[in-house]
Amino acid sequence: MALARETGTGLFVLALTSNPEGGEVQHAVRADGRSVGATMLGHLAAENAGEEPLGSFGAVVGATLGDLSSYELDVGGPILAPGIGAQGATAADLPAVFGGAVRNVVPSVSRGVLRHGPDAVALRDAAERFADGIRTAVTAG
Ligand SMILES: O=C(O)c1cc(=O)[nH]c(=O)n1[C@@H]1O[C@H](COP(=O)(O)O)[C@@H](O)[C@H]1O
Repeated sequence: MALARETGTGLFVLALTSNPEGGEVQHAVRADGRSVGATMLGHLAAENAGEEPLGSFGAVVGATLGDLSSYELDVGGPILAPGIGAQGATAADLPAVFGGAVRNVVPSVSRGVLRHGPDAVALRDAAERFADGIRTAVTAG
């Protein structure tokens, strides 16, 4: 983090990953009663404090995770959200998973697009469909 600050860059920290096995570590409760994932999110919020509109320290939080309302997801930085497409999450899941923090979500889709290749037009169309679906989901309501 010090290097990122010195060089004017940023980083993403794995907080609540999209893979089902991640919960074993990330939902583990520390001696202070907070989970590992919540602790990571708390550190990121502290690092981003005072930065407008967003700080440069982001969290990775899976779009597959369902109800995350017990977590404070608004860390004042971007939230990289893998899990849409091949892992089963959809664009429509984003508002329910991320709540008010959905405005800071950067959804990622890899295989969901790539499986339409190698035809370049089909790849582009698939990417546009995902982008449209995500735009609609995060701007609705
Ligand atoms: O690379 C990651 O940080 C990552 C974190 C996470 O929680 N879940 C996750 O799927 N990833 C990566 O994100 C990409 C997701 O790919 P798709 O599932 O094909 O969209 C893969 O490269 C994964 O390794």
